[in-house]
Amino acid sequence: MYVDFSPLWISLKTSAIATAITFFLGIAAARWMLNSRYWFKGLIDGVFISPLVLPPTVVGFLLLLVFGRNSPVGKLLDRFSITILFTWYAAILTAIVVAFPIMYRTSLAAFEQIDPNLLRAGRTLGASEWRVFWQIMLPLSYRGIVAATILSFARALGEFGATLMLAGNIPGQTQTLPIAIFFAAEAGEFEQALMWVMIMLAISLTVIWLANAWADQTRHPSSQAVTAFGRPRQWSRPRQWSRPRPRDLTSLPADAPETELCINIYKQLANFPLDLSFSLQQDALGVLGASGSGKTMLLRCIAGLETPDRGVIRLNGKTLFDATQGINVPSCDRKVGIVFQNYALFPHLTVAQNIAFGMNNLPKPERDRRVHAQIAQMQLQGLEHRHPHHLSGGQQQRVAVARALASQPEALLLDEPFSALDSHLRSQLEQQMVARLADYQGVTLFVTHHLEEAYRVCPKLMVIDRGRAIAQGTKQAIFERPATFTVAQLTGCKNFSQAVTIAAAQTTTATHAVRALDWGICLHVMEPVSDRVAYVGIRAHQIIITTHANQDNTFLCWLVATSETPHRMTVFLKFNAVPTSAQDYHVQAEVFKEKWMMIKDRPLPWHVCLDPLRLIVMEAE
Ligand SMILES: Nc1ncnc2c1ncn2[C@@H]1O[C@H](COP(=O)(O)OP(=O)(O)OP(=O)(O)O)[C@@H](O)[C@H]1O
Repeated sequence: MYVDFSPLWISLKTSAIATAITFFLGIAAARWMLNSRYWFKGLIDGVFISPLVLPPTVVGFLLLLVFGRNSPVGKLLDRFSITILFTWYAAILTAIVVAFPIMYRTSLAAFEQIDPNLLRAGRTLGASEWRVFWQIMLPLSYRGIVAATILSFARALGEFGATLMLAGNIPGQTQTLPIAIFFAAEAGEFEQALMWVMIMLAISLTVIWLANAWADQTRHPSSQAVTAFGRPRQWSRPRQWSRPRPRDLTSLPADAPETELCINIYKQLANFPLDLSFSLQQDALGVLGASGSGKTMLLRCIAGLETPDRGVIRLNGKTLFDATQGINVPSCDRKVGIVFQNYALFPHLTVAQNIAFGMNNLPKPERDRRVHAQIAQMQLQGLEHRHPHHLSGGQQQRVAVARALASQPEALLLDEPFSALDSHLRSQLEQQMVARLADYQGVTLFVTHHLEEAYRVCPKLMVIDRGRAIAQGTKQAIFERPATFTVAQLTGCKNFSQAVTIAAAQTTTATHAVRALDWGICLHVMEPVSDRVAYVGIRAHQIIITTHANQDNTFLCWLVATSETPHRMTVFLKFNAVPTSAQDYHVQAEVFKEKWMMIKDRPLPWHVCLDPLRLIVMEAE
């Protein structure tokens, strides 16, 4: 029996060409869509996806409308003597149209699975958008892209309805396998139809099997699972606009020296504005603040990963951002190194390649020299050829710091660099970090939740609350004399009472005394207090449990409850009265275990002293 195999060759040729074209179109569309912020983004997405959900006859009909002889496109093609309808080109065209949504959406899902911090890290390391795409996005999403290509090929191979409408059934020219099956079955040639069906099944299953085998072989611990249409979380936040601020955001202080980072920015965030104005020089500045107070956003604005609504950012005399002048230097040109909270090491690159990433512009010998220097300084010898997923958390952190410093940035931004480490490693790496920062010539911003860490690493501190700096100065000043309740709270003070000056309430002379309303006691304080006093507080470790009843600010107290940590005991105390429940306490004091062993069996009431030197008097915010 003579068998005409042309449907098979036509189908394979058509699908291969359509897949090749779709590959580039789909990836380009997905890349564009990923960063697109246009309001009509959803509409375009719908148009791109529509061939997947519309019946093939509708797609075919629409293509007929666009490419028909009387359509503008048809007439234009006619002028160049190009015919699409009922030719092999029509089969390719319909295959492209139906395969495109799969290529586009699966690639987009693969791109969206990439940790955005990896792309941000690439940008801050000087990589252009093209390099970020080529050297970070593609390698990290290639499994998804291969899956997309295979699915697109399978879709192109199986296309029937639209092809029939646009290309027709011309044996040897436009008759593809699905069309051959249909007409063979309709003509009662079941054997022939069955043969084509078997061939079709064999091709499809082989392609899928090969793809799976390849995927299994190349599986990488760090690679990302990609579902064809899965979309990861996206920002979708209501924006709350508040009235424009009167503060001058067009300039920096006139006396701002050249060698420093000067910031004067305003950016509306989800629930409050980030509104900061400060400058810093070589001394590391620790940025403290509650979760969600805007610390990371500040770093992102400096690094050029987010754009403030208004303001100015200047680094060493160079304007990085100026809203009024329309200057917004891209991240890759800012010379700002950033260590992300999750380190954002490139999972497909080795330690040495990660460190070298930001030095692409240097000759290879110089690059290698700097990589070796960083590896030696961060004690990473022997790990050069390992990938990040074969490193411990501490090693990853050191690679991240080495990578950020290797390109010699003018500013180094550290976003909670120790938060993922255990306490032992934390203190080891902290020492190392302090040593590295001492050598570093640029400005450093160190964001952390950890009060003691901030105190040890940074000579100066800034406390942020809901986007505003509520305290700034030397660490001693901020910890010892916090001016407001929020600063005291954010710097770890746990005992507060509302307070009024006794001078204002009773006499005209006692300006060194306050009444602690919640504690029901009067206290002497060291510094004169103003009428604006709102709270008095004391840190838990500074409360003294004593046997000397005659000291200043000493009161009777009852033990309410205890809470134990490995080296200390927290004791909850009530002044001047027997507690009625476990929650009925005024202050919590921390004592070392040795002291606790000495006092725990003493009969109640005890005496507690709130040293006037240690009392924190806070004004209304
Ligand atoms: N791209 C964004 N657009 C608008 N608001 C954002 C954006 N990113 C974060 N936010 C909001 O800005 C606020 C500050 O977030 P940010 O990540 O800077 O906090 P943070 O102080 O670093 O917190 P954490 O210590 O938990 O990391 C949060 O309320 C957050 O919801």
